Amino acid sequence: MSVVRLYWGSLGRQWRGGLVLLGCSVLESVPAFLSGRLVALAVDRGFAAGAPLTGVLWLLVFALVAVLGALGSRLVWRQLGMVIEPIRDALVTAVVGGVLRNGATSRNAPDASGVARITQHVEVIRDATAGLLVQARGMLVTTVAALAGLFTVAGGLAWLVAIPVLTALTLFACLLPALAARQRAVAIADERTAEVAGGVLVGMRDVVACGAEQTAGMAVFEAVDDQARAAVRMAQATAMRTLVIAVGGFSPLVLVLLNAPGMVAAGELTAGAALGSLVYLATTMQPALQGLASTASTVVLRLLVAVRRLSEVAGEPPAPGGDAEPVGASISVRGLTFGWGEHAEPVVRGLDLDLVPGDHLAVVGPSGIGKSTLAGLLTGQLEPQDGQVRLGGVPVRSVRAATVHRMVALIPQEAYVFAGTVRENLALLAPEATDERLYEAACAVGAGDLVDALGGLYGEIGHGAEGLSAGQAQLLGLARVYASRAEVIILDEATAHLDPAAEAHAERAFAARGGILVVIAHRLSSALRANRLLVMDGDHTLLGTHEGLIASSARYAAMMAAWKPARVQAS
Ligand SMILES: Nc1ncnc2c1ncn2[C@@H]1O[C@H](COP(=O)(O)OP(=O)(O)OP(=O)(O)O)[C@@H](O)[C@H]1O
Repeated sequence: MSVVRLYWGSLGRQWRGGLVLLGCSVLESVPAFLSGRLVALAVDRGFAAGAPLTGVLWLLVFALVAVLGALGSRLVWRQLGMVIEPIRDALVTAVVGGVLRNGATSRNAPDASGVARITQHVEVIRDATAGLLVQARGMLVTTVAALAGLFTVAGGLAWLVAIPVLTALTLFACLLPALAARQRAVAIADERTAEVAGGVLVGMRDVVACGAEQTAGMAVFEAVDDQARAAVRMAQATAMRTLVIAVGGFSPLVLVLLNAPGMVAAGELTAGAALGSLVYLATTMQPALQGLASTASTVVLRLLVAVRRLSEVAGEPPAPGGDAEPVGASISVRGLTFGWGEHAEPVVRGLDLDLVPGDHLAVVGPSGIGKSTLAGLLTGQLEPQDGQVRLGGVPVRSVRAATVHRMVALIPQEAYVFAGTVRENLALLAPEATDERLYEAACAVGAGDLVDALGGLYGEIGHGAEGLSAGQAQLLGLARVYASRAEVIILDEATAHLDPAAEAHAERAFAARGGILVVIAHRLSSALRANRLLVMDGDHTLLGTHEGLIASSARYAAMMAAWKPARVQAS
């Protein structure tokens, strides 16, 4: 969708209204055209000719003409709404409708902030177009009418005015691209600040729970600093623009003042014509040019920038994820390869793996070998360099993010517990769950006593999970996922802070819950409970069962042998 074409198209459809507007403009411009001439007549035929009454009469005509012009302005305003509102309606309908149809369907939820941004840009376009039709049109009509009037009153002086005015306008046009770029930078910086501040506000609970207040604050400060820098650069460009227009507006006045006395003395100009020229300059053209500098140009820039930003925002690609619908909760991995960086040694290399509901896979291997990386790949958070992960038969990264979140739960080592009731914490992934269901889930993973000790489901948890040990926080995290509808559960050392007995209890509970369970093992005992095993050891990734691998893999047998004495010692 081309917003520019859409804009010009809807503007073009208002041509009838535009013609009426032009008619009103002619009426509005009559005072500008006649002002100098009427003053010249008042002076030459009245005050300078010794007939002050005649002079006053001409000035009264001037007053009447001004009233006529005001009538024209009134008609312009009335006509304006009829031209502008249909353009706004057409833009909103086309752009927002397009975004909702094309973008939101592939997103987790309707992108309210995106629609809000778009309507905000449309409002700017509407206001700017209205501003242009009122101010730029008014300025143009006034300048042309005044110049034409000046040529009729004092043709000799008119060139002294026309040349600097046209030069200033040309210079101003040359400055416009730089001005537009800076105005655009301001718009982007504004949006960025709103986005960062909005994100922090919406995620305030998470920010506080994770103790990330300082990081979040820094992000907002940086955005505000960028915004301030963009505003300063814009102000510098605006000052330059004002200078150009001021020179273009004032130099004709100086030239006329310098030349008019000589021309009057030589009989080339009457005193009234000289005064009339000054009236054209001082009361019409110069204010019109100032208006161009202070408002009309800003309006043009705002319009250019808003149209461009609207094109960009409306054309933004949908958020990661797509529309694919998984069928069932199987996982199929083929030729999976991933390294942290283009030239880095792959952490996962050519992995093939199939998991179906009922599978309980333990992933073992030394620290830093790539187990968490594999979890990121299975959940679609990381994009493989080669190969594919399929969830329910479709590439996991093409599944709508909300669907992945519903189907797959990844529990990390650091449990996320926030200030609120125990219930709020447990129901995070299952807001519809009843109290009974949540309590059952807690009991199933071994967190029943903990919930009781915290005062039941409605007991309060303080900021930063105050008073909870790391193991207790992990138990609450486990209960939360147990209560959810997730069909694939990945425990990434999620029981590391539990004692071996509690860990065994939790793992067994998840294995009995159904679906796919992947345990990234903190202790090798997890391997003994799983029905399948993935041993990661750099180039040697092995898949099998405990018994099979003990027999076939010297490496796994050695790992087990090294672990068992340690276990015996510990016990
Ligand atoms: N975000 C990242 N950017 C760059 N390298 C990373 C990133 N995350 C992990 N790595 C690197 O990838 C390798 C595998 O890390 P990963 O966390 O997957 O290992 P792991 O087996 O889970 O380790 P552990 O058992 O200690 O948690 C490590 O060398 C690690 O430094």
